Amino acid sequence: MSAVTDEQDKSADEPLRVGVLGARGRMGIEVCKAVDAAPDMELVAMVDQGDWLFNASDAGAEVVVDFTTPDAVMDNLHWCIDQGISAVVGTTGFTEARLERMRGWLARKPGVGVVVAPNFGIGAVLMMQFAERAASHFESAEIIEQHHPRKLDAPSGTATHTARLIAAARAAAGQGPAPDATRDEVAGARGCDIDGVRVHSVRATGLVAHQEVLFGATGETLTIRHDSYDRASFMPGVLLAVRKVRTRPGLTVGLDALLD
Ligand SMILES: NC(=O)C1=CN([C@@H]2O[C@H](COP(=O)(O)OP(=O)(O)OC[C@H]3O[C@@H](n4cnc5c(N)ncnc54)[C@H](O)[C@@H]3O)[C@@H](O)[C@H]2O)C=CC1
Ligand SMILES: O=C(O)C1=N[C@H](C(=O)O)C[C@H](O)C1
Repeated sequence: MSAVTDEQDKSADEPLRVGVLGARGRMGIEVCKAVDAAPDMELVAMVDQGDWLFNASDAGAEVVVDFTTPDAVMDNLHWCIDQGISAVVGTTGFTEARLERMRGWLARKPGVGVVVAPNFGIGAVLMMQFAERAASHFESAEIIEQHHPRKLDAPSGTATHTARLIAAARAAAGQGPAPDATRDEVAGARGCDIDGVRVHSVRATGLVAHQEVLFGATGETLTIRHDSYDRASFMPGVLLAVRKVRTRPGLTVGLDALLD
C-alpha cells in the first residue's frame, strides 16, 4: 500500500470509509455522530468491547478512530497497522516506549499512517503551545488538570504531555528545578512529578475536561487555561486528523503538524 496524496486517490464524491473503536463510550458516541454527519465520510463500523475487530476490515474501513482504554489500544493499533488501516487515536496512556513499538510496526507497513493526539481540542492544542512558549520565562510552573469523575487515568494525557513540553523547554534554556522548600506532610499533597513539573489532578461531577498551567516569576504569575465544556469540542480536531492521516504515513504525535 502506498501513501495517499492530499488530492486523495478516490474521486471527490466517494466518501472516506471510517470505523470507530470504543463506539459505545463517551467519546466514541460523539465520534460516530460527527463522522455520520460529515458529508465526505461514511461510518462503516462501530466496534466496542466484545465485538469482533474484523467488523472494521470486513466493512472496508480505510481509517479507524480509537477512543478505548490504555489497556486495549496497543492491541487495536497493532491489528489496524497489520491490516493496512490508518488510525486516529485519542486514547491516553502513550509512553515513549509505546510510541517506539508502534514505529516498529509502521516501518513494516510504509503506506499506513497513525495520528496519536493527547487532546483533539483546538484550544487545548494552542494552550499546550502557549505553555511551551512561556516555559523558559518563569522559574515556577505547575499544572492543574480537572476532569469528570468517570475518567480512568490520572494525570490526564494532556497534562502529562504539557509537563513534558514545559520540562524540555526549561532544560533547553538551562533552567534548574523550580524553587520549592515544601516538605509533604501528607503523601501527594504537592501532586505528582512529571519530569520535574508538578501536576495536580482534580475529579468532580459537573466537569468535562479542563486544564490550567500556572507560571510564576518574581512579582507576577501567568495562568493559561483551557476548558472543554462538551465533547463536541474535540470533533473538529478528530475529523481533521481522519481527513489527513492517510497523507501522513508513519507516526504523527499531536495535532500541531496538522494545523500548520
Ligand atoms: N485525545 C482526546 O482529545 C481525548 C481523549 N480521551 C481519552 O479517550 C479514552 C476514552 O475516553 P471515554 O470515551 O471518556 O471513555 P469510555 O470509558 O466512555 O469509553 C471507552 C470505550 O471503549 C470500549 N472498549 C474497551 N476496550 C475495548 C476494545 N478492546 N475494543 C473496542 N472497544 C473497547 C469500552 O467498552 C468503552 O465503551 C480515554 O483514554 C480518554 O482519556 C477522551 C477525551 C478526549
Ligand atoms: O478522559 C477524558 O475525558 C479526557 N482525556 C484526555 C486526557 O487525558 O488528556 C483529553 C481530555 O482531557 C479529556
